[in-house]
Amino acid sequence: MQGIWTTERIREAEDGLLAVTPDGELMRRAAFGLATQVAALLAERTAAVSGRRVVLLVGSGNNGGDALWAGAFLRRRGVSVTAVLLSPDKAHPAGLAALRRAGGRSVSTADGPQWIAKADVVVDGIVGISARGSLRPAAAQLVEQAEQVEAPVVAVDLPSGVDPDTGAVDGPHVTATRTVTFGALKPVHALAPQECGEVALVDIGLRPSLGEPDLYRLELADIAGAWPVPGPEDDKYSQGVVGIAAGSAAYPGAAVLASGSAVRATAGMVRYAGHAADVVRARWPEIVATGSVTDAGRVQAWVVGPGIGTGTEGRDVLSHILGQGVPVCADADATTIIARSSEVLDARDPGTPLVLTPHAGEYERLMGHGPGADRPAAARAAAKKYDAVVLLKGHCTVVAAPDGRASVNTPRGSWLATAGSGDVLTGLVGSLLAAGLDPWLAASAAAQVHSLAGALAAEDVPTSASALVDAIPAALRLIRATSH
Ligand SMILES: NC(=O)C1=CN([C@@H]2O[C@H](COP(=O)(O)OP(=O)(O)OC[C@H]3O[C@@H](n4cnc5c(N)ncnc54)[C@H](OP(=O)(O)O)[C@@H]3O)[C@@H](O)[C@H]2O)[C@@H](O)CC1
Ligand SMILES: Nc1ncnc2c1ncn2[C@@H]1O[C@H](COP(=O)(O)OP(=O)(O)O)[C@@H](O)[C@H]1O
Ligand SMILES: [K+]
Repeated sequence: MQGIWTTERIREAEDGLLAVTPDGELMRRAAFGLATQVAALLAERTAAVSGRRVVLLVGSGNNGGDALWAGAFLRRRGVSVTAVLLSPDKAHPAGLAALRRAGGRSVSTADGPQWIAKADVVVDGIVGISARGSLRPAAAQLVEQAEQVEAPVVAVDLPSGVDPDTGAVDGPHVTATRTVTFGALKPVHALAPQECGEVALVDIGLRPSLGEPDLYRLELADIAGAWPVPGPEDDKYSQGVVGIAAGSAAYPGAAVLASGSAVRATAGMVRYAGHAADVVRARWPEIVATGSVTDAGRVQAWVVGPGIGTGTEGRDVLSHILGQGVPVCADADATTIIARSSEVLDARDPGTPLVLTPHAGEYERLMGHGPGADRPAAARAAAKKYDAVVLLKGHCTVVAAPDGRASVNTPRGSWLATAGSGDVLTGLVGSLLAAGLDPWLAASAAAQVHSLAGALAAEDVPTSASALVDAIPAALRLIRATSH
């Protein structure tokens, strides 16, 4: 798993390391890594490094210092380097001196545009982990110009104007081609993928000082390691039987999608209970389908909610399922039922895992307010309140456990924004719960496979929930192949 640390934790670790490292050493390590990445981008985009033109946008702090030192390193490789100083009096003195010694020039913001117009790469050293709010006007104008001339932008540590701890954007900001960060990933890198572009991590020796991460991102190897596949001793029951209570006679689609997703996810058995039994059976002959949850047979986990309605019948189905003493993934209408009358959770056996999968609207129903800008904090608060794993849907899906663990799923595009895609996700979560995975890991892995299936189904054009179901095996195949 990749670890992600908040800026407060990064700062603490940096302070400890700075105290035992020669003056300026950490910044030079960071800047050398940055210069290497800028040179690589120049080579990729222009087929050369020497003779190319780089413009540094330099703010008042150490982020600007990184840019200036990197400029000095790039000069040694024959790059023409111009630093636009946003606060000339506060520009990092040692960095500025190093750049000048190496033959780089510094100019005022008024002269910035003429250099940006000819830049092969622009380096955003405006602000780093001490950033608050969006870009101030002088910086915003220069960034806008860089966008207009379509110069690739390399962000130093993080794209300026984007909140380092939440990835939130509420005004002018940098959209980078590549972000070069130092020491460790920060929340912005997982939560604002569009603004960060490709993220490169430069090791500056910080990791041993960091301790446990604040957030995690699953790597493909984690998913491959956790995903159940049949072994020599397995049979259809041993891999976990998942029950699906979804859909209705009028709206069988949710039932077909959630059940199909569970069929594709693992080799375990799938039972269906509800008014769409005939349609489900016709589409998925391997499913044992029945009309009611009361005669569904034994399962190791339940999925309940998509399309069951929010009336008395839906509520009865949910109560019955919560009383079965097996893990439950409560989705869609089940979330709304819980939000309206949380007493329904009294039927839940204490200690039985529950996964809730709200989108922003359902979250608001559950919590009385929307998720806000800090999505990991929002998911953690709901996880605590409901003593459940909460998978907060959105462009970046966040999964939080009641014990505080949280993972972020960085999306592969926005292809999942299509009707019924949530039903597919819930089927994936359910089959992993039935296989006995830790519920936080189950939800985190399901979110990643879901978005990978989305990207494979889409192949760069809009896709559908049915195509997502069909792409699950390809997603799993890719994950297993990549991890061998
Ligand atoms: N410490 C280390 O060991 C290492 C640190 N490293 C590097 O240092 C970076 C952190 O540097 P830092 O703490 O000096 O602050 P930084 O982010 O440059 O901000 C400076 C000032 O900008 C201003 N400002 C704030 N918001 C703004 C906005 N929206 N728009 C415009 N300006 C804004 C505000 O000052 P103000 O103008 O308000 O006086 C703020 O104080 C880190 O990200 C990494 O790159 C690496 O070298 C590795 C080793
Ligand atoms: N813009 C987006 N980018 C990435 N993923 C998205 C986006 N919009 C929605 N999703 C994902 O698509 C799924 C939609 O689920 P949901 O809102 O329950 O829809 P439905 O009820 O139609 O199935 C969630 O997994 C969500 O995270
Ligand atoms: K920056």
